Amino acid sequence: MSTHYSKIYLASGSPRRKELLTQLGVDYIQIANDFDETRLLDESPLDYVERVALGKAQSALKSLDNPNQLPILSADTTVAHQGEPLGKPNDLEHAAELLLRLSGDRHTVMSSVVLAVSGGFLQKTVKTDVVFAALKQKTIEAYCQTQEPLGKAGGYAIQGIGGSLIETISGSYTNVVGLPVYETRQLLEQAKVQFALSGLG
Ligand SMILES: Cc1cn([C@H]2C[C@H](O)[C@@H](COP(=O)(O)OP(=O)(O)OP(=O)(O)O)O2)c(=O)[nH]c1=O
Repeated sequence: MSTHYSKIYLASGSPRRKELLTQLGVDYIQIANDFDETRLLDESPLDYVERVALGKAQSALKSLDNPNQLPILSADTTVAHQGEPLGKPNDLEHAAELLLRLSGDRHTVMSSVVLAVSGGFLQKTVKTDVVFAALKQKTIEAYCQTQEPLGKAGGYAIQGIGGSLIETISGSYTNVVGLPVYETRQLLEQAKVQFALSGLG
């Protein structure tokens, strides 16, 4: 399969997404997206994560002078607990509330990835089940003191010290970190974007 695009626009400020894309061998130009993800509608976590991921791509598209030059990749990650989407904590107090809620229970991490290409949108959404250990209040406080919960959906980072709070996961690990690399690879192939393993089927 011939590749049409040697690079993409990445409409994300997430350091994890940048790292994972670099690991895939994708050449990208980072651009801003100013989509307001704090606005909640009456919707399921799945509808939320898909709407926000698409909104980020649309907002990035609008900001470009020559929008269809390169594909645009955007993503959103949310934690779904008892049918409710939990986003990033506003502060450490909020993070402690989220962690107390997740403690000793199962939740689902959903990441939705969008690739805007030649006037259309390709989208894939992935779910990973995560079981949290029962956490003592002291552990939650000490974890919050590390500042790691800030900027992370659900208030934890599986790739950091937060990984030690997790008993099991079922599904994609990179999906929890913010970019499911298997499904992202499929989208890149579909959009004919060049990366380390592109064109090999
Ligand atoms: C659950 C979990 C989330 N996260 C992160 C991934 C995402 O960056 C973040 C969820 O916020 P997002 O709104 O998905 O992304 P973002 O605001 O960081 O970046 P952008 O919108 O510019 O793309 O939580 C981890 O790093 N580790 C984890 O274990």
